[in-house]
Amino acid sequence: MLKEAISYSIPRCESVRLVQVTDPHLFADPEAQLLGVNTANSLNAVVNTIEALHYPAHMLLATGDISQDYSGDSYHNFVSAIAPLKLPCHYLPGNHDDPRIMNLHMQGAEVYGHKRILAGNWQIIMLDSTVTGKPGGHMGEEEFELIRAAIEAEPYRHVLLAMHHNPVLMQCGWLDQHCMDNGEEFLRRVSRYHQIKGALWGHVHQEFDRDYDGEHGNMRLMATPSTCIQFKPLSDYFALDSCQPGYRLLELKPDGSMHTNVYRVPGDRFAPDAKASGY
Ligand SMILES: Nc1ncnc2c1ncn2[C@@H]1O[C@@H]2COP(=O)(O)O[C@H]2[C@H]1O
Ligand SMILES: [Fe+2]
Repeated sequence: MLKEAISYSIPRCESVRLVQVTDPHLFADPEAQLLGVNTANSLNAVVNTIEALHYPAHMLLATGDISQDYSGDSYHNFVSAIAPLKLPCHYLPGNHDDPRIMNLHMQGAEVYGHKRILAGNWQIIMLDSTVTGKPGGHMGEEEFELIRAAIEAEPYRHVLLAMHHNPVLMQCGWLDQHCMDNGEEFLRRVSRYHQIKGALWGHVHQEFDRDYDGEHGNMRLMATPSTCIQFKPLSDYFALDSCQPGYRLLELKPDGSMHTNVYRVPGDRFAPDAKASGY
């Protein structure tokens, strides 16, 4: 059965403005590092950069890999880290999250695990692409059914799909083995709905922005840098990039179009271990 949506009172004639942060890979220990980067510090730097922009966002989307150690405290640390933004936060799980621990510990006055968000002329659907015990993803029938029922319930809203795994290959051999394994099927099936205008994910720790030519015109496909380490684009073997931690801003316009850009922390403070071969 379709669960209730969370609803924002944004007029249909106004844009919906989102901030996406993804893959913070936090630990219980705020001093802990992932391949030479203190992930608590890099998330704080991202939060400071967002704050400095004064972007009038309505909400924050956190698209998985919140934790690197499956601890309850890693989630508490995330909720504390984003508090300065004073934005409602909507989250979904990544392959490094345990959804049960995540749901228990992602607690705060405005922290939500809803699957559907109604805002302005849009419906945002928060999908679970994770497979227990595996780094790669899969879009299950339950999620396709959620998409179908959500669109049937709100047929006059444009739709943005949010998830963790990439339905298209990134041309990074080592990383593409962990993609959404039915990505082609996913794109084929979702592009049948004229309401769906875009899909947004994390997981690949790099920027991506392409149009997918679907049955009803273009659907925007977007991936966003991690708030910690970055993977080198187009690398067959595991390699890190020196790009700084980042995030994405999106403006979902009432006519179904969107304006979006990736931004990064200024400077070169966050330098991962160049010799790292994985984690
Ligand atoms: N050297 C490696 N080769 C293959 N997979 C890796 C390697 N290092 C890490 N991974 C996994 O690949 C995943 C890609 O992004 P994640 O943040 O999900 O976490 C990563 C690890 O689970
Ligand atoms: Fe990740």
